[in-house]
Amino acid sequence: MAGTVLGKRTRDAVEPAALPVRTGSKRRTVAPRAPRDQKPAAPSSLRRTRSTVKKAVDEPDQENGQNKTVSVVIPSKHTLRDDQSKSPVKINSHFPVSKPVEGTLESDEGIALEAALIPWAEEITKPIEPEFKTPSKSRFRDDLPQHPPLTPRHRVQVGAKAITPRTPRHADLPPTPRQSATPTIAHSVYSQARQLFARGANSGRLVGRDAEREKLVSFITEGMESRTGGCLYISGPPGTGKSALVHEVCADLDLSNVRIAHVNCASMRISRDVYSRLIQDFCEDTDVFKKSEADRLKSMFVPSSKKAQDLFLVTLDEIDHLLNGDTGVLQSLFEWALQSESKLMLIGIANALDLTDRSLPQLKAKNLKPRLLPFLPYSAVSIANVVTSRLRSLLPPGTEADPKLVPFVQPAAIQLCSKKVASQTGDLRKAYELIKRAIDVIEQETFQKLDKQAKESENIPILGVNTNLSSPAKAGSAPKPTSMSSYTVITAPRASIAHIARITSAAFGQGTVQRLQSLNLQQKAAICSLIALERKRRQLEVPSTPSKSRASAPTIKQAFDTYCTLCRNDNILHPLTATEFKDVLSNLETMGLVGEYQGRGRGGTVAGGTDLRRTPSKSGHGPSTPHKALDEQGLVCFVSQSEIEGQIAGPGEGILRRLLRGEGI
Ligand SMILES: Nc1ncnc2c1ncn2[C@@H]1O[C@H](COP(=O)(O)OP(=O)(O)OP(=O)(O)O)[C@@H](O)[C@H]1O
Repeated sequence: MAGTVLGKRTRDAVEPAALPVRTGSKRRTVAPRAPRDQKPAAPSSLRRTRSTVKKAVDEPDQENGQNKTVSVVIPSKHTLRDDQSKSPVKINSHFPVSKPVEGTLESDEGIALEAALIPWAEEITKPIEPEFKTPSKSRFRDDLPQHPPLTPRHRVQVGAKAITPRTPRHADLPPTPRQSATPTIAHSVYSQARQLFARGANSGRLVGRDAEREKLVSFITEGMESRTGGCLYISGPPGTGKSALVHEVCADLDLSNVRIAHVNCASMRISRDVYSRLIQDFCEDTDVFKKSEADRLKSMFVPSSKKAQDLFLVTLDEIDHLLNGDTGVLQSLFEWALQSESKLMLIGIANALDLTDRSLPQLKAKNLKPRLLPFLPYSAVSIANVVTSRLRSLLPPGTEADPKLVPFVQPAAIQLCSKKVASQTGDLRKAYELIKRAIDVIEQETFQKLDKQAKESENIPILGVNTNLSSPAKAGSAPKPTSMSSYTVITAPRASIAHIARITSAAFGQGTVQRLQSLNLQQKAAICSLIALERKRRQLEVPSTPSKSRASAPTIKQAFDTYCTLCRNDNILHPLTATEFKDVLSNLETMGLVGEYQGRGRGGTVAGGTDLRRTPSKSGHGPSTPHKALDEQGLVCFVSQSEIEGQIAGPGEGILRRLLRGEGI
């Protein structure tokens, strides 16, 4: 070390020609500590670490361009303790010396001097015993028992390995065995269906919204034909397809002679960022600094010269975000678009129907009226159509002909999901989320079923196998799938209404108990009579044929008759008419408390989506007796007796308990 006095380095002593040499640290570059008159060979007592040796070998000769061995001792921050002993910096920092010491510590003598002053140093600088010449362990560890532990200033590197592993710790561990119940879920037949409903998934073509599409197309084409601007304000609740339709229409039309910018205002920090964004999209860089942003945009969108030919289409999504700050930006853009000589076709999108009236009153004052295009929330039927068409898009070619074929989710389950969503928000994203969850659940269940089957087949005793062999397998019966890969889009088990009922009740934060609490007396009465009827039917069943019980679920007519009989018993409750009763059932169905029973068949036994409100003409169950078809539909109650018993306290409790007892049916 050229100049180290009590731990302070005198930088002027460093060889001026010497270039800075990188130490082992990435963080700093230090000048080599080689003394001016350092001899080429390092004293034998100084032990080099791997890093110092490397420096000594690799250092190029700056003068003649040849490599030469430069004896520069550069203690790395990761060098071991005997190297540290050479530098009093470290020692002094740990063991302060009260007396100033003159002289340098650049030689062995210097070290000896310091060693005399600091007893620790002597020990540290002792030549290493021959048996320790090639220590198998790091010297730092060897020092520990002899000296009080010193808190290292830097991370101490043991051996050549970094303390913090650069690769993940588990990289070299054996792979964690997957739980047998959920093996390789990521690559099952359900993956593609799940992806269809994932957030941000490519939506494909929009289903429906024909009237809105027409209006949007005519707004744009009229503007293109007349080469004049205009303003269209699209409103509607979230997830009703506003943004998706605008993007789809813009992609469909030939807008090659229109300059387009799509701006999502939610991503703008302040309102004026919209100006910057439009300038960035429409202006040449050379125009910068000539005018204010607003002036530049105005001169483009409302040009004074009639020769200006450029036509602009700007879509501003989520414009309500611009109302938090400077509303002048939105006001100006709407005004520019509504000028008679405007070249700006502006499409604003937000949720509130009256945003322009409420938040931009100056427009009204100036008699400037944007065109309005409201998007109503999706009805249950529209939601079901979208979901069904998405699922059917997965059908293999040749199988689409059957309109009733819907993979992965039963049509009745789609109906229930759609009704739930339509009754809450009408947000299609919510419906997607629920369907995606249902697909997850049925996939999980299928895996578990396969797993159970596999375990059972492993445990079949040999005798049992022989017994089975004695009865030949039914001719034509398809072999049971033994793994997920044996399922196809067509054969994969589908989510049922029971799955959707469970998922929706969890998603909408209402369990059965909460939903029962919110029912009125007649709704509870309908449930009580239905439970009583089901109980009665079970009691009358022949125990040996349990499968028939499901096949013979009570019909809507039977449920109504029972309800009337029970209500008329001692006139405990005035019964509803048949139509009113069906309305009650329809509401209960929307809440997931009752559902349609569709008979035994593929994919499950309990279904839903009775469409009880359907008018006879729309029922589509045969032209002659539509009423009869509806009345004969099977009905299933998803509420257990104990659940309803817990929720019938309060007004009408006595009536409901008597209905539930089912006396006289
Ligand atoms: N008719 C439809 N057919 C198919 N997919 C649709 C339809 N309507 C909406 N979607 C899909 O629903 C999702 C939400 O649509 P979009 O973003 O357009 O809703 P939005 O009304 O703009 O909602 P927000 O007001 O929250 O922005 C998108 O994935 C979109 O593809």
